[in-house]
Amino acid sequence: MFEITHLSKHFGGLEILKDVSLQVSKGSISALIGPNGAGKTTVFNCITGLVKPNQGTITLEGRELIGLPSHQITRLGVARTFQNIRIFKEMNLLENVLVGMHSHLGYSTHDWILSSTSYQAQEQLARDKAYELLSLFQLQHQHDQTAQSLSYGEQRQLEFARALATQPQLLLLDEPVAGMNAAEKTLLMKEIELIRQQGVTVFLIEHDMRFVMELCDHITVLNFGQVIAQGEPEMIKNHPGVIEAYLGSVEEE
Ligand SMILES: Nc1ncnc2c1ncn2[C@@H]1O[C@H](COP(=O)(O)OP(=O)(O)OP(=O)(O)O)[C@@H](O)[C@H]1O
Repeated sequence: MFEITHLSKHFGGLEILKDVSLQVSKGSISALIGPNGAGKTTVFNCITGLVKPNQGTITLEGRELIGLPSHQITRLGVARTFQNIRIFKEMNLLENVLVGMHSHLGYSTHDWILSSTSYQAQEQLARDKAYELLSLFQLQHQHDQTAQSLSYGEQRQLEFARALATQPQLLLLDEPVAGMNAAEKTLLMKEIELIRQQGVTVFLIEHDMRFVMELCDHITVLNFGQVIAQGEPEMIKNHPGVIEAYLGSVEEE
């Protein structure tokens, strides 16, 4: 359903991605892993239109995404979260999720100005849906608190709720467990499973290997901008090239 072929990206003279090809099956939880600086976030930035690749194709259900502006890629069904949480800290939780929903509301500016029945009905539906999304992450009771009052783990969950508000087919999570404690990680694993059960395909970048191996169906490994292995967790765990890439990066550090 989601496919990248022959993706390349140069920054100046540096070749950051070299002929990257990968597939993410519909309904799967897949991971993109690799040592620091391997190019993982650059892949996500290419998918979401933040970075324009030099070569290659990126298709969702056969539709080419390269060249489209980010908001259109969101409308086509791709949502993401970032390594550094991006939420509106001064806004309350419900408002944060409603922002994510904005691109799908079906009322016109005319409706909005006149505060028409159509506008009011859509707004009520959106609020109900936002509340439902907060409930998925057990945040519904704090819906009227500002986002900055949440713990770090909860802020991440709010970011997930907002990403889901755009009704994605494909949800990209960039290091979702960064900064989470063990209990929060376990909870997040269950929540990602729930997200998948709602029909959303999940593609995540993560350094926490235990989390990746336990949760994911399929893993692609990048090293120095190239795919060095792809397959099921058990195969990846024992892949000599992957072991070497990780041991190499540990030795360097
Ligand atoms: N806009 C840019 N201009 C120049 N170089 C960049 C740019 N964005 C990323 N890079 C370089 O590309 C390489 C890959 O970066 P990227 O963030 O994609 O790696 P990563 O695998 O996500 O790393 P990490 O796991 O540490 O987050 C790095 O060497 C980085 O410095």
